[in-house]
Amino acid sequence: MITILDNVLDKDDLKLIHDSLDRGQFYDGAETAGWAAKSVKKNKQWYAEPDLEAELSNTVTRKLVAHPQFSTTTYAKRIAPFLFSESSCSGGYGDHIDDALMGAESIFRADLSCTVFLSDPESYSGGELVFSIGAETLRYKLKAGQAIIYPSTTLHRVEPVTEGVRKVGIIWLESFIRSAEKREILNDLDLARRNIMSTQGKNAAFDQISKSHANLLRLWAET
Ligand SMILES: O=C(O)CCC(=O)C(=O)O
Ligand SMILES: [Fe+2]
Repeated sequence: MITILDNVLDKDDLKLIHDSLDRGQFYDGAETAGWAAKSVKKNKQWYAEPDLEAELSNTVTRKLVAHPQFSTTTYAKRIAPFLFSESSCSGGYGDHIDDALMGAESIFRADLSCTVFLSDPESYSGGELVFSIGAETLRYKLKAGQAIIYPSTTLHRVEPVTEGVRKVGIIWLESFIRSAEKREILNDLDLARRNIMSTQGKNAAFDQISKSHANLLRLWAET
């Protein structure tokens, strides 16, 4: 399941983030790629003073986690720090699969990947995030401040940016629910009970679906 989150960041957040990014520098991104992805990673990665890196990562993480759809989409257990990257001058990131295990000191399983778009889509050409799912190809070029969450199991790429500059923030996370199918079932049940609550109020159907949702979560969560 691919989910788009609207309005993760507002205009003021974006201004603050771009100002912070200007206080660091973007370097060759191949360094942060696994051995196979290195050959196709043609973007640049942001580095700054450790305090600034941590502050910016925390700011964007707080915004993302506060989004009403985030927790019910991800069931996040562990969230990696944000990486910020820039693609320009025909840079992008060719077809690849994100690593299954990530982290240096504390290793976690990457179940979900998330890109937060930071640049106005009109300001650059190319740069679509493309997923190959069986015979289907899905292409996304989102507004600044929107985020997309996708299973890390998906083959994906970022098309070369032929004009302008594309900046994004990226995180990976481990979910309490490893299986994408199970996450989708939980997400559907949660949406259904919220729908009942807003249209009919708290009735017997709401209670039954809430019970199923909570008890499936209890059965499936890997703590
Ligand atoms: O820039 C993006 O939207 C995704 C980048 C990506 O796939 C990665 O860093 O693994
Ligand atoms: Fe990726």
